Amino acid sequence: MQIAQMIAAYAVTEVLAGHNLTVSMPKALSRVRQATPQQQAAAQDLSYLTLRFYAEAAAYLAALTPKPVSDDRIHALLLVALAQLLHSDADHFTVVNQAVEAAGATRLRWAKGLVNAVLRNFLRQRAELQSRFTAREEVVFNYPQWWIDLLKQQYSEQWQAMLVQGNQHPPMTLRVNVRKTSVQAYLETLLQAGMAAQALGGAAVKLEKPVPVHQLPGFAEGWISVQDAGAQWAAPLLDVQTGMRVLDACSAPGGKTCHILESVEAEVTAVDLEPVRLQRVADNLHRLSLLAHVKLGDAGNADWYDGCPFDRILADVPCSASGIVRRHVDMKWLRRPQDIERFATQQQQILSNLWQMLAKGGKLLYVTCSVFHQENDMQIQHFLSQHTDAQRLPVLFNESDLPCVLAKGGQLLPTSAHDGLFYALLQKL
Ligand SMILES: C[S@@+](CC[C@H](N)C(=O)[O-])C[C@H]1O[C@@H](n2cnc3c(N)ncnc32)[C@H](O)[C@@H]1O
Repeated sequence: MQIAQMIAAYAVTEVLAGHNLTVSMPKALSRVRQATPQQQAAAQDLSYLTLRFYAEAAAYLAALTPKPVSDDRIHALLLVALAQLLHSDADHFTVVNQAVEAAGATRLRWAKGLVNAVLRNFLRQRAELQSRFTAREEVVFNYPQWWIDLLKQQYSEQWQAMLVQGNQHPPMTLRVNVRKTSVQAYLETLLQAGMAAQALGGAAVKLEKPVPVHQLPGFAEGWISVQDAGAQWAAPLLDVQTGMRVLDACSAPGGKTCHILESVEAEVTAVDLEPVRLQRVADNLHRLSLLAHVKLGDAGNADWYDGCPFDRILADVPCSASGIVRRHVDMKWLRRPQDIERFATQQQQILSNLWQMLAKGGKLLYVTCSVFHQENDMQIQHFLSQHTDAQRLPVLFNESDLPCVLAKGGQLLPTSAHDGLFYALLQKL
């Protein structure tokens, strides 16, 4: 565990310096080559734990140190150990001893003593310190204050539940490829493999415990894909009919492209701006034995477009990811309030550009994994005010088919069964 703490401290240091965890985690893992797969997995868990409860760990650390810890790695190591002491069931003295050993490995002579003193003081003073933080929402909820304030303003009834949900472990949900097997048959396969799971409706199956994908029976053969149940609404809402020309404009890694093609025979073009991510679309299509045109392109301009209108367009636009923060715990600390406006501007450009490519009578489904109104309902209201040839159709979630928790106007709230997503369906008049 000492090795896991060290790796997690590297990753947390990188995130606190402004880098994504998706980039920082592999970098941190590569720095400690002797780590076993178990230690690597533990390091990943510790990094998530620390970033999930960062504000709380940071508040205790500030209270326990008269001046900021000068070395970034020791600072991060203390955050990791405090997060463990606060939110894991690991033995307290083992956590402290391992953190002291990890500090020793840095060869900073003062570090072992400091780590030992801070963590032992925490164990002694925890209750007294905790009473100082009860009025600090940032510490209680573990989000930046601007994020809490925005949710309070936009969801006066649900904001607390949404914040709490964002600090839970995300569910691992599969989409059964109904071209290759059925939900019932796959549930039986899982049962035989000793993996408890539950059908959520539609093609969605939620695992009781997450597992690495390569352990899932039939993954390589394309029987299933990993996809949140909320995201599995996109394909049915888009209402693709046999033979239609469909554009998935922000498609990588291809979850929704593949779901559409598993459901209906259609001519799908999958576009994305990122070459490396686009390769994942091609890989997923191959694994699932599906065919689509895969194109590198910017959904915000038309230089890749052949001029032939699409019957259906899926615009799963880049966004703040505020609805999936439990999967991307670093986002809480990396995002800034001004990012929301920046995303809204980018989304507006993508939406207006794609609208030119939609056939008359065609439908465009706008999707985000955000819960902030600026990227969602306000975005669509603005679009409708600028485009008189657009009408908004109701998004009909048939909850007896695939259950979901809805706020008004196409907003799915994050729950234990699905992520927070927004859907708006537009038709061209
Ligand atoms: C929310 S993800 C899409 C997820 C995907 N639809 C799925 O279900 O697997 C957003 C994607 O938009 C891509 N993207 C960002 N800006 C873009 C742009 N201007 N044009 C096209 N793709 C873009 C990103 O690379 C990213 O892959």
